[in-house]
Formats: sequence, C-alpha cells, structure tokens
Amino acid sequence: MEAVLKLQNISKKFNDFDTVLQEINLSFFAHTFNVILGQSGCGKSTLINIMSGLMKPTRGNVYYKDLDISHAEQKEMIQFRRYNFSNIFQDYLLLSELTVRENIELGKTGNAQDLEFRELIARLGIETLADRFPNELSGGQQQRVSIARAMIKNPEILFCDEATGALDEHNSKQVVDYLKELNKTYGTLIIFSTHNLKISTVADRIIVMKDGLIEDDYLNTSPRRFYNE
Ligand SMILES: Nc1ncnc2c1ncn2[C@@H]1O[C@H](COP(=O)(O)OP(=O)(O)OP(=O)(O)O)[C@@H](O)[C@H]1O
Repeated sequence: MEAVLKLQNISKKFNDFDTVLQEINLSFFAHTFNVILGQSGCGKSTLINIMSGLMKPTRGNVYYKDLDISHAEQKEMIQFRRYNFSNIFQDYLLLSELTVRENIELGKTGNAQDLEFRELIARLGIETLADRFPNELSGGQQQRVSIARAMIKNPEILFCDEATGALDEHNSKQVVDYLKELNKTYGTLIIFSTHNLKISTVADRIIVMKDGLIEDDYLNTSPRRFYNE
C-alpha cells in the first residue's frame, strides 16, 4: 500500500539547544484513524504542525504522495492546504458573530468535492443547531461545529491536535466517536494527537511519543466505540 503522507528524518529545534523532534520517520495510509499519544510537552503539536504544513522542519522532508510539502513556498502551501488538509485544535476558533451554518460554510471550497451541509451536520448530531450562535452551544457542540467546518471541504487528511483537550470525559468520547464515524463514511485519513490513553483506543493505529521520539507504533486490532455501537 502506498503512503498518503510520509515523514522522512524529521527534526525540529526551536533554538540551538532544544531538540524537540529527533529523526522522525512515519508513513500514514489512506482511510486510517491514527492516534499520536504522549504526555504534554513531548512534541505532538510540533509534529502535527510540521506534517500538516503549518511549520517547517529544521531537517527532513514531508511528502504528500510525491510532493515535498516541507519545502513549498507559503503561497503554494496555502493553496494546497485549502483543498487537501484540514486542522482542528483544542480551541474551537468559531467566529462568535456568525451562526453555526455560517461558520461551517466558511470551510467550503466551492468545488464539487464539498460535502452536502445537511448530511454532514446530521452525521455530527448538530442538525438542530444550524441557526444558533457559538455562545449558545456547549463545548462539545462547539467542537463538533469546528469539525464540520474542517470536514465540509472533504479533505483527504484531517489533523486533530488535542481536539478533546478542553472537553470532559463524556464529551471527549462522543467527539472521537463522531470522528470515527466520519473516518468510516468519507474515508478521511485522521491523525489525532492526545495525552489520553482511553481516547486512543478508538484508533486503528497508536503511535506513542516520548521526548521528541517515537517510542512505540502499533496497530490496534479491535478499535472501540464508546457510545454509538
Ligand atoms: N515556538 C516555540 N518556541 C520554542 N519552543 C517551543 C515552541 N513550540 C513548542 N516549543 C517547545 O517544544 C516542546 C514540545 O512542545 P509541543 O507543543 O510540540 O508538545 P505537545 O506534546 O504538543 O504538548 P501539549 O500536549 O502540552 O500541547 C516543548 O518543550 C515546548 O516548550
């Protein structure tokens, strides 16, 4: 099977002394749900930023299929990311003066690849919330809106950096169940970072990070669902 995303010898230093990532080699395959598991400060966000093209590595290369995205010009990268990648973060980053529908529609490309709005919000269990404003929603609902905004362009890869970090256990499990559903329905390759071992059990593959290194990398033969079984 050919990798969709391939990291070769990725290292990152923020100054001459602190090496945050050391010689990381990883390949990610189409339609899979991957978790990067590690304690706070081990380098998960830095790795996700580099592999999604938001940050340049100090050394090494990131390939999307045959394209080296780690050395692309910023303008080229913005255009590339617009159609192929989406990121979600711990903060939902919704615009408070826009409704849920308007926030989600910001993510559209206007191309045929865009998903159908109604179907997508139904898959995320937020179909009754389209006309509300973000401050009328719970944290879990706001994160599902930010997932819908990221997903509406039907990206090939969805990067989720501590996307459940601000949620309680119940809402975290619900959000990862919904992500799993999107991964199955649309075939989106998901790369999800977390420090929460329980949350990682939904994944097809678990990559364990420690101090800027990959400590373990294994397939999960029986990925679980929390609620929607
Ligand atoms: N822009 C930066 N400048 C200097 N050091 C940085 C910068 N960004 C991150 N670091 C350092 O890199 C290390 C890894 O940080 P990173 O945010 O990647 O870890 P993490 O595993 O995502 O942690 P968390 O789960 O707390 O977000 C930390 O020691 C952090 O202080």
